[in-house]
Amino acid sequence: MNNKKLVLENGMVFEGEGFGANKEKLAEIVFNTSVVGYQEILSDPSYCGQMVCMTYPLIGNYGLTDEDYESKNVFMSGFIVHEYNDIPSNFRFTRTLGEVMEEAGAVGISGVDTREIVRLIRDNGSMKALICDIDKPYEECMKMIHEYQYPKNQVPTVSTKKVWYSRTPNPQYTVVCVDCGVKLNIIRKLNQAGCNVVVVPYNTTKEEILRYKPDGLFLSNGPGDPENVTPVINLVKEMKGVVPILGICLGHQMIGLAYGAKTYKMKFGHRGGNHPVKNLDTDKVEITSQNHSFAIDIKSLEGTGLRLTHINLLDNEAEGMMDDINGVIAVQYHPESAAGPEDSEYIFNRFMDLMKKGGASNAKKNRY
Ligand SMILES: NC(=O)CC[C@H](N)C(=O)O
Repeated sequence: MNNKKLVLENGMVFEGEGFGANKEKLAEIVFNTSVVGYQEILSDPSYCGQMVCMTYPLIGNYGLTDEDYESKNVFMSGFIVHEYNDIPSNFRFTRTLGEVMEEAGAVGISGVDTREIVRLIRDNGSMKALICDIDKPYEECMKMIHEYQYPKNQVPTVSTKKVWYSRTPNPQYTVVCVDCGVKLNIIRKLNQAGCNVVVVPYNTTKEEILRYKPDGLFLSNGPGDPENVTPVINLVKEMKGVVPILGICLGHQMIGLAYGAKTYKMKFGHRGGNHPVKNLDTDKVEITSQNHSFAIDIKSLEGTGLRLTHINLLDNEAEGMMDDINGVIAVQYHPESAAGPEDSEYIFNRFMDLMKKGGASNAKKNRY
Protein backbone atom coordinates (compact mmCIF):
# COMPACT_ATOMS: atom_id res chain seq x y z
CA MET A 1 0.00 0.00 0.00
CA ASN A 2 1.42 3.40 -0.98
CA ASN A 3 2.19 5.40 2.16
CA LYS A 4 5.28 7.46 1.22
CA LYS A 5 6.31 9.83 -1.54
CA LEU A 6 9.53 11.03 -3.10
CA VAL A 7 9.49 14.74 -3.97
CA LEU A 8 12.26 16.05 -6.24
CA GLU A 9 13.68 19.57 -6.36
CA ASN A 10 12.28 19.95 -9.89
CA GLY A 11 8.75 19.53 -8.45
CA MET A 12 8.06 15.94 -9.53
CA VAL A 13 6.41 13.51 -7.12
CA PHE A 14 6.62 9.68 -7.06
CA GLU A 15 4.36 7.72 -4.71
CA GLY A 16 5.39 4.37 -3.26
CA GLU A 17 5.61 2.09 -0.27
CA GLY A 18 8.00 2.79 2.60
CA PHE A 19 10.54 0.36 4.06
CA GLY A 20 13.35 0.88 6.58
CA ALA A 21 12.87 3.74 9.07
CA ASN A 22 9.48 5.43 9.19
CA LYS A 23 10.95 8.92 8.98
CA GLU A 24 11.21 11.96 6.75
CA LYS A 25 14.57 12.54 4.99
CA LEU A 26 15.99 15.39 2.92
CA ALA A 27 19.16 14.65 0.96
CA GLU A 28 20.85 14.78 -2.44
CA ILE A 29 19.48 12.12 -4.81
CA VAL A 30 21.99 10.17 -6.92
CA PHE A 31 21.75 6.89 -8.83
CA ASN A 32 23.83 3.71 -8.80
CA THR A 33 23.88 1.19 -11.65
CA SER A 34 25.34 -1.79 -9.72
CA VAL A 35 23.46 -5.06 -10.03
CA VAL A 36 24.58 -6.18 -6.56
CA GLY A 37 26.15 -4.40 -3.62
CA TYR A 38 23.31 -2.65 -1.81
CA GLN A 39 24.87 -3.62 1.54
CA GLU A 40 28.22 -2.09 0.55
CA ILE A 41 26.40 1.04 -0.68
CA LEU A 42 24.34 1.29 2.53
CA SER A 43 27.48 1.11 4.66
CA ASP A 44 29.86 3.19 2.47
CA PRO A 45 30.40 6.44 4.47
CA SER A 46 30.96 8.36 1.21
CA TYR A 47 27.15 8.30 0.74
CA CYS A 48 26.63 10.43 3.88
CA GLY A 49 23.96 13.03 3.05
CA GLN A 50 22.78 11.20 -0.09
CA MET A 51 19.85 8.96 -1.03
CA VAL A 52 20.50 6.40 -3.74
CA CYS A 53 18.17 5.36 -6.54
CA MET A 54 19.13 1.83 -7.62
CA THR A 55 18.72 1.08 -11.33
CA TYR A 56 18.66 -2.69 -10.71
CA PRO A 57 14.96 -3.48 -10.25
CA LEU A 58 15.08 -5.93 -7.32
CA ILE A 59 16.74 -4.92 -4.05
CA GLY A 60 16.92 -6.79 -0.71
CA ASN A 61 16.64 -10.32 -2.16
CA TYR A 62 19.94 -11.68 -0.82
CA GLY A 63 19.75 -9.91 2.56
CA LEU A 64 22.73 -8.57 4.49
CA THR A 65 25.64 -10.55 5.93
CA ASP A 66 27.76 -9.78 9.00
CA GLU A 67 31.05 -9.87 7.07
CA ASP A 68 30.25 -7.52 4.20
CA TYR A 69 29.78 -4.12 5.86
CA GLU A 70 32.02 -1.29 4.63
CA SER A 71 31.77 0.53 7.98
CA LYS A 72 30.22 -0.06 11.39
CA ASN A 73 27.72 2.76 10.94
CA VAL A 74 25.20 3.66 8.28
CA PHE A 75 25.47 7.29 7.14
CA MET A 76 23.46 7.29 3.90
CA SER A 77 19.93 8.73 4.01
CA GLY A 78 17.93 6.17 2.05
CA PHE A 79 17.19 3.96 -0.96
CA ILE A 80 14.78 4.49 -3.82
CA VAL A 81 14.01 1.13 -5.46
CA HIS A 82 11.63 -0.44 -7.93
CA GLU A 83 10.92 -3.59 -5.93
CA TYR A 84 11.97 -4.27 -2.34
CA ASN A 85 12.17 -7.91 -1.24
CA ASP A 86 12.04 -8.48 2.52
CA ILE A 87 12.33 -12.29 2.42
CA PRO A 88 15.95 -12.90 1.39
CA SER A 89 17.21 -16.15 -0.04
CA ASN A 90 20.92 -16.56 0.71
CA PHE A 91 22.72 -19.04 2.98
CA ARG A 92 24.98 -16.26 4.32
CA PHE A 93 22.27 -13.76 5.20
CA THR A 94 21.82 -12.71 8.83
CA ARG A 95 19.57 -9.62 8.63
CA THR A 96 17.25 -7.98 6.13
CA LEU A 97 18.00 -4.66 4.46
CA GLY A 98 14.83 -3.07 5.87
CA GLU A 99 15.65 -4.20 9.41
CA VAL A 100 19.15 -2.66 9.33
CA MET A 101 17.88 0.54 7.68
CA GLU A 102 15.18 0.89 10.33
CA GLU A 103 17.74 0.59 13.11
CA ALA A 104 20.07 3.06 11.39
CA GLY A 105 17.34 5.62 10.61
CA ALA A 106 17.67 5.25 6.83
CA VAL A 107 14.45 5.51 4.80
CA GLY A 108 13.40 3.49 1.79
CA ILE A 109 10.69 3.87 -0.84
CA SER A 110 9.74 1.10 -3.27
CA GLY A 111 7.29 0.69 -6.12
CA VAL A 112 8.43 3.83 -7.95
CA ASP A 113 9.52 4.06 -11.59
CA THR A 114 13.29 4.11 -11.05
CA ARG A 115 13.92 4.26 -14.83
CA GLU A 116 12.12 7.60 -15.05
CA ILE A 117 13.89 8.95 -11.94
CA VAL A 118 17.31 7.99 -13.31
CA ARG A 119 16.56 9.66 -16.67
CA LEU A 120 15.55 12.82 -14.79
CA ILE A 121 18.80 12.84 -12.80
CA ARG A 122 20.80 12.09 -15.95
CA ASP A 123 19.18 15.00 -17.80
CA ASN A 124 18.95 17.55 -14.96
CA GLY A 125 21.84 16.46 -12.73
CA SER A 126 21.77 15.22 -9.15
CA MET A 127 19.36 17.31 -7.07
CA LYS A 128 17.76 17.73 -3.67
CA ALA A 129 14.96 15.32 -2.75
CA LEU A 130 12.61 14.51 0.11
CA ILE A 131 11.08 11.18 1.18
CA CYS A 132 8.07 11.78 3.44
CA ASP A 133 4.50 10.65 4.26
CA ILE A 134 2.24 10.53 1.22
CA ASP A 135 -0.20 13.09 2.63
CA LYS A 136 2.31 15.82 3.50
CA PRO A 137 1.14 18.97 1.66
CA TYR A 138 3.06 19.54 -1.59
CA GLU A 139 3.84 23.24 -0.88
CA GLU A 140 5.32 22.30 2.48
CA CYS A 141 7.54 19.68 0.81
CA MET A 142 8.79 22.14 -1.83
CA LYS A 143 9.49 24.79 0.82
CA MET A 144 11.55 22.30 2.83
CA ILE A 145 13.50 21.27 -0.27
CA HIS A 146 14.24 24.84 -1.29
CA GLU A 147 15.37 25.83 2.18
CA TYR A 148 17.62 22.77 2.51
CA GLN A 149 21.36 23.49 2.21
CA TYR A 150 23.83 20.71 1.48
CA PRO A 151 26.03 20.18 4.57
CA LYS A 152 29.38 21.94 4.18
CA ASN A 153 31.71 19.22 5.43
CA GLN A 154 30.67 15.72 6.47
CA VAL A 155 34.16 14.26 6.91
CA PRO A 156 34.21 15.14 10.67
CA THR A 157 30.92 13.21 11.05
CA VAL A 158 32.16 9.99 9.47
CA SER A 159 35.84 10.01 10.50
CA THR A 160 36.97 7.90 13.48
CA LYS A 161 37.21 9.85 16.74
CA LYS A 162 40.09 7.74 18.06
CA VAL A 163 42.99 5.79 16.64
CA TRP A 164 42.46 2.08 15.92
CA TYR A 165 44.61 -0.69 14.48
CA SER A 166 44.10 -3.45 11.95
CA ARG A 167 47.05 -5.83 12.03
CA THR A 168 48.15 -8.70 9.82
CA PRO A 169 50.11 -11.84 10.90
CA ASN A 170 53.24 -11.21 8.82
CA PRO A 171 53.53 -7.47 8.36
CA GLN A 172 56.07 -5.99 5.98
CA TYR A 173 55.03 -2.36 6.36
CA THR A 174 53.06 0.03 8.53
CA VAL A 175 50.55 2.27 6.79
CA VAL A 176 48.78 5.17 8.47
CA CYS A 177 45.27 5.54 7.08
CA VAL A 178 43.78 9.03 7.33
CA ASP A 179 40.12 8.18 7.86
CA CYS A 180 37.78 10.51 5.97
CA GLY A 181 35.11 7.77 5.88
CA VAL A 182 37.22 4.75 4.98
CA LYS A 183 35.65 1.61 3.50
CA LEU A 184 36.71 -1.47 5.47
CA ASN A 185 37.58 -3.44 2.35
CA ILE A 186 40.45 -1.04 1.67
CA ILE A 187 41.87 -1.89 5.09
CA ARG A 188 41.33 -5.62 4.44
CA LYS A 189 43.23 -5.28 1.13
CA LEU A 190 46.12 -3.41 2.79
CA ASN A 191 46.27 -6.15 5.47
CA GLN A 192 46.24 -8.87 2.79
CA ALA A 193 49.05 -7.10 0.94
CA GLY A 194 51.16 -7.27 4.14
CA CYS A 195 50.53 -3.96 5.89
CA ASN A 196 49.68 -3.22 9.49
CA VAL A 197 47.22 -0.33 9.33
CA VAL A 198 46.87 2.47 11.89
CA VAL A 199 43.59 4.32 11.31
CA VAL A 200 43.70 7.93 12.51
CA PRO A 201 41.16 10.80 12.57
CA TYR A 202 41.08 13.05 9.48
CA ASN A 203 42.65 16.02 11.33
CA THR A 204 45.74 14.19 12.66
CA THR A 205 48.92 16.25 12.27
CA LYS A 206 52.13 15.25 10.49
CA GLU A 207 53.98 15.06 13.84
CA GLU A 208 51.40 12.66 15.31
CA ILE A 209 51.45 10.51 12.15
CA LEU A 210 55.24 10.23 12.17
CA ARG A 211 55.09 8.85 15.73
CA TYR A 212 53.65 5.62 14.23
CA LYS A 213 56.78 5.35 12.00
CA PRO A 214 54.77 4.76 8.84
CA ASP A 215 56.26 3.30 5.68
CA GLY A 216 53.34 4.75 3.74
CA LEU A 217 50.37 7.08 4.10
CA PHE A 218 46.90 6.22 2.85
CA LEU A 219 44.19 8.85 2.26
CA SER A 220 40.70 7.36 2.23
CA ASN A 221 37.47 7.87 0.36
CA GLY A 222 34.83 10.05 1.98
CA PRO A 223 31.73 12.22 1.54
CA GLY A 224 31.27 15.71 0.11
CA ASP A 225 33.35 18.32 -1.64
CA PRO A 226 37.13 17.68 -1.38
CA GLU A 227 37.81 21.44 -1.19
CA ASN A 228 36.30 21.45 2.32
CA VAL A 229 38.81 18.99 3.77
CA THR A 230 41.60 21.52 4.39
CA PRO A 231 43.49 19.60 7.13
CA VAL A 232 44.11 16.64 4.79
CA ILE A 233 45.01 18.85 1.81
CA ASN A 234 47.61 20.59 4.00
CA LEU A 235 48.83 17.23 5.32
CA VAL A 236 49.58 16.04 1.76
CA LYS A 237 51.69 19.16 1.17
CA GLU A 238 53.70 18.34 4.31
CA MET A 239 53.97 14.55 3.79
CA LYS A 240 54.83 14.37 0.08
CA GLY A 241 58.42 13.25 -0.24
CA VAL A 242 58.45 11.93 3.35
CA VAL A 243 56.73 8.56 2.70
CA PRO A 244 54.89 7.14 -0.34
CA ILE A 245 51.22 8.17 -0.45
CA LEU A 246 48.20 6.35 -1.89
CA GLY A 247 44.84 8.12 -2.27
CA ILE A 248 41.52 6.56 -3.25
CA CYS A 249 38.48 8.58 -4.42
CA LEU A 250 38.24 11.56 -2.00
CA GLY A 251 41.92 10.81 -1.24
CA HIS A 252 42.72 11.14 -4.97
CA GLN A 253 40.88 14.49 -5.13
CA MET A 254 42.62 15.88 -2.02
CA ILE A 255 46.03 14.90 -3.46
CA GLY A 256 45.12 16.80 -6.65
CA LEU A 257 44.13 19.90 -4.67
CA ALA A 258 47.31 19.74 -2.57
CA TYR A 259 49.38 19.82 -5.77
CA GLY A 260 47.46 22.86 -7.06
CA ALA A 261 45.10 21.08 -9.49
CA LYS A 262 41.37 21.93 -9.53
CA THR A 263 38.25 19.86 -8.83
CA TYR A 264 34.71 20.35 -10.13
CA LYS A 265 31.30 18.83 -9.43
CA MET A 266 30.08 16.54 -12.20
CA LYS A 267 26.50 16.66 -13.46
CA PHE A 268 25.44 13.35 -11.91
CA GLY A 269 28.70 11.60 -11.04
CA HIS A 270 29.79 8.00 -11.52
CA ARG A 271 28.19 5.28 -9.41
CA GLY A 272 28.23 1.67 -10.45
CA GLY A 273 30.19 -1.54 -10.78
CA ASN A 274 31.23 -1.59 -14.44
CA HIS A 275 32.98 1.66 -15.35
CA PRO A 276 35.68 1.08 -17.98
CA VAL A 277 38.95 2.79 -17.05
CA LYS A 278 42.04 2.86 -19.24
CA ASN A 279 45.46 2.62 -17.61
CA LEU A 280 47.51 4.98 -19.80
CA ASP A 281 50.81 3.32 -18.78
CA THR A 282 49.81 -0.18 -19.92
CA ASP A 283 46.94 0.62 -22.34
CA LYS A 284 44.89 -2.00 -20.47
CA VAL A 285 41.23 -1.41 -19.68
CA GLU A 286 40.00 -2.22 -16.16
CA ILE A 287 36.37 -2.72 -15.21
CA THR A 288 36.01 -0.66 -12.04
CA SER A 289 33.64 0.16 -9.25
CA GLN A 290 32.93 3.85 -8.67
CA ASN A 291 31.16 6.32 -6.40
CA HIS A 292 31.92 9.97 -6.86
CA SER A 293 30.39 13.35 -7.73
CA PHE A 294 33.57 15.40 -7.94
CA ALA A 295 36.50 15.00 -10.32
CA ILE A 296 39.93 16.43 -11.09
CA ASP A 297 40.06 18.91 -13.96
CA ILE A 298 42.58 17.25 -16.29
CA LYS A 299 43.77 20.56 -17.78
CA SER A 300 44.64 21.85 -14.32
CA LEU A 301 47.19 19.04 -13.80
CA GLU A 302 49.72 20.73 -16.04
CA GLY A 303 52.80 21.95 -14.18
CA THR A 304 51.66 20.47 -10.83
CA GLY A 305 54.06 17.51 -10.72
CA LEU A 306 51.21 15.03 -11.14
CA ARG A 307 50.69 13.17 -14.39
CA LEU A 308 47.46 11.57 -15.55
CA THR A 309 47.68 7.74 -15.38
CA HIS A 310 44.06 6.59 -15.87
CA ILE A 311 40.98 7.88 -17.71
CA ASN A 312 37.31 6.88 -17.73
CA LEU A 313 36.40 5.60 -21.19
CA LEU A 314 32.76 6.71 -20.86
CA ASP A 315 33.53 10.43 -20.53
CA ASN A 316 37.35 10.82 -20.53
CA GLU A 317 37.31 12.06 -16.93
CA ALA A 318 40.45 11.74 -14.74
CA GLU A 319 40.66 8.36 -12.96
CA GLY A 320 44.26 8.23 -11.75
CA MET A 321 47.37 10.37 -11.22
CA MET A 322 50.94 9.90 -10.10
CA ASP A 323 53.89 11.93 -8.84
CA ASP A 324 56.77 9.72 -10.01
CA ILE A 325 59.39 11.64 -8.08
CA ASN A 326 57.78 11.53 -4.65
CA GLY A 327 56.01 8.17 -4.93
CA VAL A 328 52.45 9.49 -4.73
CA ILE A 329 49.67 7.51 -6.46
CA ALA A 330 45.98 8.26 -6.60
CA VAL A 331 42.93 6.63 -8.17
CA GLN A 332 39.45 8.04 -8.43
CA TYR A 333 37.80 4.63 -8.70
CA HIS A 334 37.71 1.91 -6.01
CA PRO A 335 40.46 -0.69 -6.61
CA GLU A 336 39.38 -2.60 -3.49
CA SER A 337 35.84 -3.22 -4.73
CA ALA A 338 34.99 -6.49 -6.37
CA ALA A 339 31.58 -6.23 -7.92
CA GLY A 340 32.73 -9.22 -10.01
CA PRO A 341 35.97 -8.09 -11.65
CA GLU A 342 39.10 -7.60 -9.53
CA ASP A 343 41.05 -5.89 -12.31
CA SER A 344 42.39 -3.02 -10.19
CA GLU A 345 43.91 -4.82 -7.22
CA TYR A 346 47.41 -4.20 -8.60
CA ILE A 347 47.16 -0.64 -7.22
CA PHE A 348 47.86 -2.07 -3.74
CA ASN A 349 50.93 -3.89 -5.08
CA ARG A 350 52.18 -0.66 -6.65
CA PHE A 351 51.87 1.00 -3.24
CA MET A 352 53.84 -1.93 -1.73
CA ASP A 353 56.54 -1.49 -4.41
CA LEU A 354 56.83 2.20 -3.56
CA MET A 355 57.32 1.36 0.12
CA LYS A 356 59.86 -1.35 -0.80
CA LYS A 357 61.97 1.18 -2.64
CA GLY A 358 62.86 2.65 0.72
CA GLY A 359 60.04 5.09 1.25
CA ALA A 360 59.79 8.56 -0.12
CA SER A 361 62.49 9.68 2.32
CA ASN A 362 64.74 8.29 -0.42
CA ALA A 363 62.34 9.46 -3.07
CA LYS A 364 64.50 12.24 -4.40
CA LYS A 365 67.26 9.67 -5.00
CA ASN A 366 65.02 6.88 -6.33
CA ARG A 367 62.89 7.98 -9.23
CA TYR A 368 59.83 5.81 -8.79
N1 LIG B 1 33.73 7.79 -2.69
C1 LIG B 1 34.34 8.96 -2.49
O1 LIG B 1 35.39 9.05 -1.85
C2 LIG B 1 33.63 10.17 -2.99
C3 LIG B 1 34.49 11.41 -3.05
C4 LIG B 1 33.70 12.70 -3.13
N2 LIG B 1 32.87 12.85 -1.98
C5 LIG B 1 32.86 12.72 -4.39
O2 LIG B 1 31.68 12.55 -4.33
O3 LIG B 1 33.38 12.89 -5.46
